[in-house]
Amino acid sequence: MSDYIVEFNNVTKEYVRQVALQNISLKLPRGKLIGLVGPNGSGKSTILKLIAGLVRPSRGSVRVNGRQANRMLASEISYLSELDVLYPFYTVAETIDFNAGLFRNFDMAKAREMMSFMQLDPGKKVKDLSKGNRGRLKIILSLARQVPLILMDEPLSGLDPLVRDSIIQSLISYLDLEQQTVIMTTHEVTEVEPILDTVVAIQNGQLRGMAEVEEIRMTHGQSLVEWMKHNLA
Ligand SMILES: Nc1ncnc2c1ncn2[C@@H]1O[C@H](COP(=O)(O)OP(=O)(O)OP(=O)(O)O)[C@@H](O)[C@H]1O
Repeated sequence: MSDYIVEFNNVTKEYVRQVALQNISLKLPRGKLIGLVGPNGSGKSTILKLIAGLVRPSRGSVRVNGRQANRMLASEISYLSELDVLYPFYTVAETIDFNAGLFRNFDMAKAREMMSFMQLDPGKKVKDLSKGNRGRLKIILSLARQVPLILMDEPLSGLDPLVRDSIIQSLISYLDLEQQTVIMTTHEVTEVEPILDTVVAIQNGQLRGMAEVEEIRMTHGQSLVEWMKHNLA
């Protein structure tokens, strides 16, 4: 088994009128919490979609767990989209049951535990949940899957500090980094800094840097924001 869960080899992704990624080569280690950072439109979501097999590279190759990325790997990948994809008329419990039916590797006990940890009312309909509680529910659905790779596109965006904190706490409590790797895009760099192992900086579709957060702190005496300013000049 390769030490790397994800390998990009000279990947370029062009949409119809837009080059989203230019010649990216990248190896992401297993068992880490990895942050993808960079300005709006830099290509972070496109990286996650390539890994999930939702879009294909225009050139180059993307490998996940040693195999070429494609939608067939969906059973090994949990993908939390930026979009609101919950069904409004289901209750919280029905939403969880529905997902348990969709995915063989869904851990119902873990989902229930997280639901009480996050104080979500199982009987409440999705349409009546606050934005924060919808964010929490999405996190439960994402983390309750027993899969080696969890992708999260902006899990904290637009949520208030309390919700962001409860999501970060649930990542610490419920992630199994012996078995799982998380790759998340985020703009909330200062908030995720304490839990990230590795950070990858992207700008204008190009790789601008990759480092261990511990090393940024210990060797360079920098915060993640300072490191970003240095790399995304
Ligand atoms: N389906 C698409 N068709 C055309 N262009 C697209 C498509 N998806 C993304 N793009 C373009 O590709 C570039 C990279 O977009 P991407 O969503 O990957 O960036 P991002 O770093 O995730 O941005 P943000 O932080 O704003 O979410 C942007 O210029 C965007 O407009």
